[in-house]
Amino acid sequence: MATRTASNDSNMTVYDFPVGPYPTRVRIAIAEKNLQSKIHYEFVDLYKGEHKKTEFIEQKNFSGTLPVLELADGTLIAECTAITQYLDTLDGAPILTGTTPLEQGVIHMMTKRAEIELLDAISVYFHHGTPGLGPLVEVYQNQEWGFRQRDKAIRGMHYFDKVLQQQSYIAGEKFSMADIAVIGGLVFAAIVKLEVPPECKALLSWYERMKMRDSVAQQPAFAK
Ligand SMILES: N[C@@H](CCC(=O)N[C@@H](CS(=O)(=O)O)C(=O)NCC(=O)O)C(=O)O
Repeated sequence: MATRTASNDSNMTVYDFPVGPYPTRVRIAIAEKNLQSKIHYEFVDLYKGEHKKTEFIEQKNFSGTLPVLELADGTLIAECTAITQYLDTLDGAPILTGTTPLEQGVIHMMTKRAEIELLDAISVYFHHGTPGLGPLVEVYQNQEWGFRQRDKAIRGMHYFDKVLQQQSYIAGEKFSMADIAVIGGLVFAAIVKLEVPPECKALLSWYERMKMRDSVAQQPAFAK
């Protein structure tokens, strides 16, 4: 298979919901890699359930979630971590996913931990412990499960606060895909009005620093 170069992918499409926490992760990665000019964003209306329609499931993403990256040759890549990994290595100069095996392993672990302990937990709370995307989309809800995941996410916030008491970024001393995943988690926390505990001073300070990055500040989720 021909190796892909950035020029081969001049017209990539991202199926997107601009203010969504997960789409914001990929939007930040695109901005960090200066790929905005190569990306067309295609809006998919989550509140109308467009991502759950048979056509989207069959033709774009079996999981029925956003974002999805579509390459010029029609290849579809879903899952924020996978999309970020692809985009990061596109120009042969990864800055988000690690440049050594050690960095790659630690960044992958901390990104997955950000999903398990924070972002995905808040997502479950949103869909099960709140009205979520509305009755058209939320065809099954389990409030108890939602509340348990909310409590798990708060424990996750304390965990990442402890991590950031010892280091400047989520996976060490460099900004990475793991930071972007925790940013996604705190974007979702704001949506569901889940306050970061005030005693999580290191996490709150880190978040203020992250929101000052151009790649973050320019995102619709952070529009004033
Ligand atoms: N594991 C997936 C999760 C993606 C996901 O849940 N995306 C949200 C988009 S947003 O809520 O962040 O805007 C979604 O499609 N939710 C719709 C649904 O779950 O019905 C990933 O990492 O991409």
